[in-house]
Amino acid sequence: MYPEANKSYTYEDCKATADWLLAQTDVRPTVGVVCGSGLGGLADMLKDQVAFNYKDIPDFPQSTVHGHAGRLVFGTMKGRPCVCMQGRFHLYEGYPIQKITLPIRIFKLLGVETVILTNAAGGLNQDFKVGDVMIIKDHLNMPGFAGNNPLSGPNDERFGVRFPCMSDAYDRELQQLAWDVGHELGYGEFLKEGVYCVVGGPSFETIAETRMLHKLGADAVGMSTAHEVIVARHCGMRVFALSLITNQAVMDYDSQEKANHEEVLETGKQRGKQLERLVSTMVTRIEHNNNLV
Ligand SMILES: O=P(O)(O)O[C@@H]1C[C@H](O)[C@@H](CO)O1
Ligand code: HPA
Repeated sequence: MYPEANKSYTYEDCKATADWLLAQTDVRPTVGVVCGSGLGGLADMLKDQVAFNYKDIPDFPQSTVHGHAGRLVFGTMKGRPCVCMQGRFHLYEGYPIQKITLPIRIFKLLGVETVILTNAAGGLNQDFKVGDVMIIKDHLNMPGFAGNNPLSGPNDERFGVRFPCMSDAYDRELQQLAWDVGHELGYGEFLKEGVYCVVGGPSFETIAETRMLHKLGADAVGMSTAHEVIVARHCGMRVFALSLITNQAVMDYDSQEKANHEEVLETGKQRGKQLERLVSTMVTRIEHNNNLV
């Protein structure tokens, strides 16, 4: 399908990259963050940064999308050691799904226990507004239904089991923590929860497609995150994920709205600071070994 589709990234390949990174920083991250489109400001919050451009990291893909800086940043967030992907990879960039999710396995081998993912998404739920932040409670994996799952291919038990459970993919305690922190920060009005649906992109959805996804039970649609979540859960990390509703997915033939990446980035700019505060406050309450304080 893609030029590198047959290349597998073995445990040893991932370990070599993780060891290469660990040799160059004293930070031993227990929390890993993946920043969505236009949401890379979270990485800038890290103190005592050690940053790597993706192009300098062995075996790492390159960011090709505007709004994804392409840096892996180590540092501390209010004292907690973290690693942050300032820019993620998407299927539509032409990478095989195993390469898109490679950094998640590297997180695991760096010592990460909890993964926090953010993304930009189109709102399908008619109660959602642009600028809402959706706590993801579950996902629909459209490429997965078509056989494009990041765990396809040989399974290495050192990462996880052949048939991992996904009914508990999104950690319920972390969802509750987000509600608690969100309310403390006064974000109750724009905090929502729902089901995220991943599609392949890069074309935005047709009206018939958005209607179908809505009927299937999706509250928001995007082009990432679910693949990373599957890989993180496979190797036993705890997962929390948020969608910023950057646009309303068009569901009406009379609508003049047209989805576009500029609007996605603009909404990220407007809500970015609050999203950063929400995530960074959550991070201060996640203790080593996955406990909450
Ligand atoms: O990386 P995320 O999922 O935040 O990026 C979304 C999906 C597309 O890459 C892009 C569309 O504007 O934003
Ligand atoms: O409307 C959308 N559809 C798919 N992906 C997206 N990412 C941001 N907005 C959207």
